[in-house]
Amino acid sequence: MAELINNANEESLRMISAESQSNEYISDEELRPDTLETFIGQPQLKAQMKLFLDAAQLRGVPPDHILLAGPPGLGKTTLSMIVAHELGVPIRVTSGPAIQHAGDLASIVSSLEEGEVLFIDEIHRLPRAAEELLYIAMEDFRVDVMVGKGPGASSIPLTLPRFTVIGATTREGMLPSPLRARFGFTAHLDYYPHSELKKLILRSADVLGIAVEDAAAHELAIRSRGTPRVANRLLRRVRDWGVVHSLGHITPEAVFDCLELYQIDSEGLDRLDIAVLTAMCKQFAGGPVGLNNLAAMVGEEAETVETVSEPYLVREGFLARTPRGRVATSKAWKHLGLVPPNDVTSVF
Ligand SMILES: Nc1ncnc2c1ncn2[C@@H]1O[C@H](COP(=O)(O)OP(=O)(O)OP(=O)(O)O)[C@@H](O)[C@H]1O
Repeated sequence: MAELINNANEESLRMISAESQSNEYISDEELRPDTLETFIGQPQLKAQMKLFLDAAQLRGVPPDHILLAGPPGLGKTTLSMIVAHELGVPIRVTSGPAIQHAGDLASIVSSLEEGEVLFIDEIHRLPRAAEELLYIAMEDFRVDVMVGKGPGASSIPLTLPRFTVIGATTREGMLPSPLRARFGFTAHLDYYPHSELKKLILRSADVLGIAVEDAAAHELAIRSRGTPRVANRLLRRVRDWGVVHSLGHITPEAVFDCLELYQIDSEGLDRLDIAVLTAMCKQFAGGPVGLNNLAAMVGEEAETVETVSEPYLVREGFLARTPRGRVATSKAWKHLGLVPPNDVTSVF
């Protein structure tokens, strides 16, 4: 019997160490699902997207432009790749910050093929002149190419093939309304429930060749901040833990120990979240406090606090946004092991 168990242990040990070594170079790209069917969660959005793509295919035309809005890491890039894959067309990828001049965008759109998907990540960060060029390109499938310089310069209209822009943004409110109006379909990605993150973790574990206990996948899911990218990152870290500790498979205990080392707590809050809550409660007596003051206190960019930390803290009820600024809730005080002032308990 003992021999049998030993053999079984050796077998599973080989499975995690050898397979994880052979799969060492599986990148995040390879973890992306490439069809709507294998894209986990977001059922409403998937149903809308399916209808939208099926209709375009039945009509035999490229679909309208698509805007994907939502916090980082929820699958906007993945979805845009899926759209191109489902349509069987190539995809060109760029981003708002990568385009410095309108000319950069002009040369991209003028080299697109009929039906091609142009994915523009962080579209809210396009320079103004590029935005204006994009309105025309999206609506009239035309760019005006400037020839010559100074008073003798003239513009020659260049007709473009029909293509589909997919814009992704974490800050939909920053998009000028004329640009927003050019998108025929806007999809909002939501944080994922634990049950879906668990499925995602088990799927990624399969691709990476890691044996993960069901209960361990659940523990990882509840610490993943509702975000697939975080779930995949935590999975890779517990894989390291498994390899270093020669584990045959990932157990809940391995998840607890590994994530404690990485300072990720039982609610999935990381170092930055805890720094934000601590600053709010200790330095600002619970608030209200403005974003810039808060960011300066934790030594981060205001945008990072606003787009990475804050949405999750608000959603989980640790922080509230009021017209006077951010306020720590009684849940935040309790989570830090502090006693909330009376007025916080009564309001939140
Ligand atoms: N619904 C999903 N099912 C399975 N895997 C997913 C899903 N959504 C995202 N992922 C995985 O999570 C990772 C992050 O997703 P992605 O890069 O698409 O996010 P994003 O919203 O574009 O983020 P950002 O705004 O930061 O660019 C990807 O590696 C992908 O494998």
